[in-house]
Amino acid sequence: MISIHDLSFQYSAGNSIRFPDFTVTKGEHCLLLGESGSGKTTLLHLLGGLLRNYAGSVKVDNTELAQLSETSLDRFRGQHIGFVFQRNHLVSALSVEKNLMLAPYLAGLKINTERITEVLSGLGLAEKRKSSVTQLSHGQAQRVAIARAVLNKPSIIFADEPTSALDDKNCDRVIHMLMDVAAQNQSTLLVATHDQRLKDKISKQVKLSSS
Ligand SMILES: Nc1ncnc2c1ncn2[C@@H]1O[C@H](COP(=O)(O)OP(=O)(O)OP(=O)(O)O)[C@@H](O)[C@H]1O
Repeated sequence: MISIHDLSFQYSAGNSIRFPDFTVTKGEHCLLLGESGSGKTTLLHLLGGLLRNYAGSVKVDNTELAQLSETSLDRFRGQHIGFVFQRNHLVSALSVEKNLMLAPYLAGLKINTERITEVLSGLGLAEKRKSSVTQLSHGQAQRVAIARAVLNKPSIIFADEPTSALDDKNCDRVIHMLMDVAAQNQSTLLVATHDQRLKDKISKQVKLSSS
């Protein structure tokens, strides 16, 4: 469950960004809409604890993030949250499999190779397991990023513009994969986008306004 109340954030250089109050309940899927510059990425980074020093309240699974120490926050993020970033942030020196192993490693969890097999097969990537991530197409790389985000069965998945660089067919595949893997693990899913193609895919929507 995600809940924000009276939230605002100011980069050291820049105006304060204010966010509307909203709640996303456990297992719910939600689109975070808004024009470029409205603060979608900023909000996901606040919700994931990647940005701190906010004013107001950000609660994830009933924990006020500001109350966690840096170390507890890192662990909390690794164990509860899966991120699919705007650029996929795969480590180009590593294979697909090793990129996936980073998820449990960074969260301090045991590496479970059967879980890696399960997730790769579910996303149609079994044959790419040993490939270098530099040899993947855009759509495949985005699926590897999804695989890495869901590997630890996080209670929450944040996806930042997961489809905007994809063609219509891959856009459709990627959003349905995200929704399917979220549903399998009863994960809450929050997708930030200005991709109009997603508007009819998820009915719950929160709109950020540009200031
Ligand atoms: N590191 C930063 N330092 C200062 N200002 C920033 C920084 N990152 C973002 N901003 C500003 O904060 C505002 C919100 O940016 P943000 O990236 O969250 O928007 P967005 O809705 O995700 O945009 P886009 O859809 O283009 O990715 C913008 O005015 C941006 O210029």
